Amino acid sequence: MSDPLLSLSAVTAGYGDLYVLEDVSLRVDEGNFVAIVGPNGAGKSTLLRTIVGGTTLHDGTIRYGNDDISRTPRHEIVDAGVGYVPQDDAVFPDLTVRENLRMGGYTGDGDVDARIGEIYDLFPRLEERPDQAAKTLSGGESRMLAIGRALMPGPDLLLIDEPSTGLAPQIVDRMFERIDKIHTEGTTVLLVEQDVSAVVDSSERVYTLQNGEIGFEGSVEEFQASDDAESLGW
Ligand SMILES: Nc1ncnc2c1ncn2[C@@H]1O[C@H](COP(=O)(O)OP(=O)(O)OP(=O)(O)O)[C@@H](O)[C@H]1O
Repeated sequence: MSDPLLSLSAVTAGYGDLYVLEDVSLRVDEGNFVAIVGPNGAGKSTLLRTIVGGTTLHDGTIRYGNDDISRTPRHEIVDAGVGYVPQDDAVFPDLTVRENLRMGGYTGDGDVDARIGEIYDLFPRLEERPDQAAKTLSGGESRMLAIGRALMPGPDLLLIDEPSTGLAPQIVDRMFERIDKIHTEGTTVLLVEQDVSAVVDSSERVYTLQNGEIGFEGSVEEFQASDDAESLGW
């Protein structure tokens, strides 16, 4: 088996003295679409935050490509090609759509305007409102902008925290169509989701996380046939 693009080995992490993740190991191969599913409070957001250096890492190793990034500051992880879309979107509320995208492009190579054009192709709703302040966008538009911002530097790996949060079912479907497109065009995707039904069409590999520990690990087909799928309401 070739080396994974991202791997976590026996990671135990949390917030100060609070332990949330226990002995978590997983791998994401280049070009894969991997979903981590689990109920509220399972530690899904903590897992993505841990990858980008936003928690207390008590034990274990995180590798990206050939590098150990366990103690690497977030901006260096982003520069190395990891895009991160947090659950609360983290857009600049007083900046416009276009300004937010520009800010996201500061680390990227190449023509920022051309890159913004590519984001607009992906999310035409953003193209219709380039001068609108981010704080006035709908929940779905704000989510599109957050994903667009993370895509601006042209990441190799995109981490997305619960794309379905706060969105109506139809919008969730469209959001996943877009994420599928991002994946098909060459970006490796790792996302965490509570809504199991949202991820099964898109993902190639599934992990379940419960109480901070990995339960199931396997292909989507294996997941659908498993008891874990049933317990998560699939
Ligand atoms: N900044 C923080 N400081 C202390 N504890 C935190 C912090 N963020 C999360 N936690 C705790 O860590 C645990 C896991 O939370 P996390 O947000 O990672 O779960 P989740 O699976 O993403 O849940 P949800 O689906 O509700 O977003 C919870 O008990 C939560 O209260």
